[in-house]
Amino acid sequence: MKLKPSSWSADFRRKKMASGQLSRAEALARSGCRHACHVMLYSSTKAQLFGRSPIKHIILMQMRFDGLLGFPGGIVDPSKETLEAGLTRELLEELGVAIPISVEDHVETYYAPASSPSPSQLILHFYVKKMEEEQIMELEKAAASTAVDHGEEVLGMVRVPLYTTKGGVGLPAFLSHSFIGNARSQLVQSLLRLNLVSSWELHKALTHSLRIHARSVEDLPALLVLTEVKRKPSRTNT
Ligand SMILES: O=c1[nH]cnc2c1ncn2[C@@H]1O[C@H](COP(=O)(O)OP(=O)(O)O)[C@@H](O)[C@H]1O
Repeated sequence: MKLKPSSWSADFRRKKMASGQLSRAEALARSGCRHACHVMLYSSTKAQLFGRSPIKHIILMQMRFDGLLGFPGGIVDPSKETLEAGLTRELLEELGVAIPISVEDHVETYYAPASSPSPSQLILHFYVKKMEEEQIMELEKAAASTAVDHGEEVLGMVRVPLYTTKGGVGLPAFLSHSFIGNARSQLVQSLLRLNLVSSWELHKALTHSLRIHARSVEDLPALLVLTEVKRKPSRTNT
């Protein structure tokens, strides 16, 4: 059945609502919500891994204080500043450089997944900004030297490996780590949207990352037992 434009847009809005997605304007009109803005900064590169495999793109993420991977950014209060001004301020704190972010860099807005710890409804705004490779390298230096959050809220910037090695690691292993909120889905959707990795390669990487994830937690029960033993008072002392 062919939908009329009006019912098509109603259908589109319904689907967006179901996926937790909403427009930037709709989000700003919601009262009683908190807002968080994060950005994927990336550049192309001619660098090669081990001098032979093209790295193609540099994408920056960060190891957060809570041990989870996420994008730079943070909470913004739209009653005090625009979302983009707030994001630029957060970037200064986390990266040591005020990278101007504009409305044109905005990609998507969603309700935070239900699992996110949040006292009130949290709305996540996601941005993507392409930079020059030299600028990315300057950022990495500043993030480890002048950024006020370094070593506290941010433990370090990381680059996302976009290749899969012959041994099946690289992107699959990266995707098997733990991410904050919907950061993994923001990453995967950006790779697809910007065509940085083909959907076929991504599908393979995600399939493999599931296996890596299962294997990477196999030693946890044994480690738990090890610490249980250490906690018990030694029999020879009693
Ligand atoms: O990269 C991300 N993508 C999506 N959501 C994120 C990301 N990083 C953090 N969040 C969500 O946004 C909330 C606030 O973010 P963040 O911890 O960066 O802000 P803050 O430093 O201002 O406290 C987090 O509790 C988390 O739910």
